[in-house]
Amino acid sequence: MIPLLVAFTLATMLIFLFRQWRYRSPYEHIPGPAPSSLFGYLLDLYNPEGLGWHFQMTEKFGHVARLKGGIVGSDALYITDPTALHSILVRDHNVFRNSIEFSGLFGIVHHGDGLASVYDDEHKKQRKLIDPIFTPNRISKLTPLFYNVARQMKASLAADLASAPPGQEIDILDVTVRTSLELIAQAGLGHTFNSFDRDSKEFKEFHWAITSVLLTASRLFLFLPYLETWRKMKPVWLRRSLARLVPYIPWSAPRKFQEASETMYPIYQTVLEDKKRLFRQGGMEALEESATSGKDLMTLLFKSNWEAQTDDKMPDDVVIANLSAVVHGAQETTSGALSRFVSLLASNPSLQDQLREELREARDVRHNSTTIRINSNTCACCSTKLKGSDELDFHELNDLPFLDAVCRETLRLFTPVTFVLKRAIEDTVVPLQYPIRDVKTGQEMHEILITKGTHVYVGLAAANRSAAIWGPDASVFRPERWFGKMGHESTAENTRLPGLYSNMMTFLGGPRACPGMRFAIHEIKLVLSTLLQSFAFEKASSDIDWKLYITLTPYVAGDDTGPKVPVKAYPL
Ligand code: HEM
Repeated sequence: MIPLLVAFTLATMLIFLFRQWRYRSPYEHIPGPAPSSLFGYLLDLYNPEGLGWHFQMTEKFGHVARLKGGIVGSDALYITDPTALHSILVRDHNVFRNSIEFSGLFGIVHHGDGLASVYDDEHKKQRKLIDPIFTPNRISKLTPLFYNVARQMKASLAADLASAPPGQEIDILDVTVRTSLELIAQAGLGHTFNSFDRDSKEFKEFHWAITSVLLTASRLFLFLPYLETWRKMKPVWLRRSLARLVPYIPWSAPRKFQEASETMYPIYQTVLEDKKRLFRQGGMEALEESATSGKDLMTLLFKSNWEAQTDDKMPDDVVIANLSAVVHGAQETTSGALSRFVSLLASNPSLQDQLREELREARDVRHNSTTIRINSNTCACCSTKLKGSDELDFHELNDLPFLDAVCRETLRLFTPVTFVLKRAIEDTVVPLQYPIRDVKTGQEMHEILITKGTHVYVGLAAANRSAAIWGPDASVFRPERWFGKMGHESTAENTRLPGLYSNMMTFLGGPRACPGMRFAIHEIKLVLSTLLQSFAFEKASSDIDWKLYITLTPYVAGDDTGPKVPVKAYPL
């Protein structure tokens, strides 16, 4: 048996090496970085310390770069060219599919075929049910639920500061993680993790699972291409039996990954079962009378699915996979972004003062206003309490130009998702806005042929920092670039990127763009306005290293014990 296995392994390796030896890259004429090892670009691209590698790509090699596959794989492309991105994400989006690496990974994490693991018509069908729950009108109606959580956050931080000596550093990431998880729990699922209770077992377990699952997955990146085959493996009993062996593997990453993805699943099942039970007992009316008045995203999705034509309805496992996708999409990205905002503010007291002044003026305008709107108890559109309250409603928050500019500039310069991966399923010619030079002939190329099977890395952070697109100060934090301007008016030559948010790539673009963009922006503005009105922030002694896992994750420089963002906070 053993000699047979050895022979089989050797034969597989020989076939693989032969294929690699015969491999001729279709991209030899395209400039790109030399890989740091024989294993090609993968170790550089997924290097947690390698954010600079992504940032320098466009400036050093242009808006299309060749990534050499080395001895283990084929060459790939790294693209930030606006016209090429339009083709990849919008015009030819059916050709440039989400890679099987990520569809396999998310299929396992979400326990089913939700948005993150399906393509073409199935993806379109699911988005048709999901997009309507994220309209501005729906998001505005979540404002009272958001404030409910923001008030808990404020009370919890005030209590922590009251029991600590003045000037004591606190971990603001812990605050933003609890806030964004509780926000998506209450406003998304109509559920609570009691996230501000330090002893909450549910918070601890869920938080451990959601933060560990992608972190450990990024350590398994060499195995990602096989996860799609694994999750579709038949017969199912064989896959289940093999899965039972994972806890015995002498490597913690796959064990942790499995444990984390299995910890979250029962929560989603319970949420869905609760909604179904309520519906059976009292129909839609019962759902509308629940704690969230039926405004949470899960209830809206339940309704949208209930009202859909039979062929369009999502089965329960797909609803659960999408709940999981929404919670995942919302949690790491937004909590990291919020902690980035606070650390930026902590280093820049005048920015805090300017934002506080803008908030104060907006409150004064409200208090001095004699309109009927202000004399009524709640806002007719978003139900925010108006009379006697300092909490700005959805519209008031959206009308603050400086807060808006800071929000855009931070999400441009510090893009939480650094890149996304697509795979070409057909040969496709892609036009370029910025021509590149053939490294052999020196000729200018205005288009490139992307061949079937090529991995295409869409550089979201690199496109957001390209000097050709944003001007020579592209890498400088300058909120003023947005003053009085919309989307492409703030780029160097009115260049249009196919991004969903303000002409940037932060939330991607095209049919697979982030559906939760409005939720995220409203959350960021509301949480920041709450924090700024109650606390002043000061820089802590340590510096932060933002590490590149699937989303950017902050660590104190030289301390790998876990993600943290220390700042000093003072009650106002
Ligand atoms: C600052 C916060 C956020 C950022 C930067 C962000 C960014 C992104 C990006 C870049 C993608 C595309 C990923 C890919 O195709 O590989 C995406 C997809 C997605 N996001 Fe977000 N997101 C944020 C917040 C949210 C929130 C708050 C939600 C939900 C409430 C959400 C839900 C989703 C979902 C469900 C998808 C998958 C869409 C699909 O495949 O059709 N995201 N997000």
